[in-house]
Amino acid sequence: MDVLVAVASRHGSTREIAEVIAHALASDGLTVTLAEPDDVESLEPYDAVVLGSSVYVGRWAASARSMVDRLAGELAARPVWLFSSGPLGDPPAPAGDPDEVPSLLTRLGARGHRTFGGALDKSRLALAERAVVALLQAPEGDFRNWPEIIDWAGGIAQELHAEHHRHLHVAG
Ligand SMILES: Cc1cc2nc3c(=O)[nH]c(=O)nc-3n(C[C@H](O)[C@H](O)[C@H](O)COP(=O)(O)O)c2cc1C
Repeated sequence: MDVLVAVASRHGSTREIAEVIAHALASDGLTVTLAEPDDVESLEPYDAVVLGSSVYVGRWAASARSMVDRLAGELAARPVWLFSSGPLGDPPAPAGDPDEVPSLLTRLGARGHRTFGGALDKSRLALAERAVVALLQAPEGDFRNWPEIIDWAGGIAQELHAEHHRHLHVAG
């Protein structure tokens, strides 16, 4: 089964989450392609999609949102899982999912959505971003929980394999 993992990441930390998800899916026997949303023209080659974005000021990246707009029909016709990354600190803040998540879940009939902790390295930020971070008093550090991420990916692989076997059984 072919799975697309598409990820929008501004400073690379969400991209690393997608890489770990892709690696976990591949080690569970799935064929995985990792791509940026802007580079995805069609979902024709894929049986399932994992789409993720970092969250800035409460919103998903424009590239991830526009992939949803562009490919909504194709996404709705496949198993889709969504993830977001952003909350910083312990306990993670802000709490809760980005605003657009409920409507994305409904629109795409997505199987689920998970928000993972993010990472912040102030030295990599643009000036305007530093101002926002100072205003929000966002803590610096890496709050990504790798076991949680690998576990989530494992659940996706399990679900896809189970469905695949059911289909084979019905077809046979
Ligand atoms: C200017 C700025 C605004 C942010 N706003 C949010 C936010 O609204 N919600 C959130 O969960 N995280 C927010 N974050 C944290 C980022 O989402 C987090 O650092 C994430 O890991 C960045 O992912 P990336 O490296 O893939 O770009 C913000 C970070 C910056 C620098």
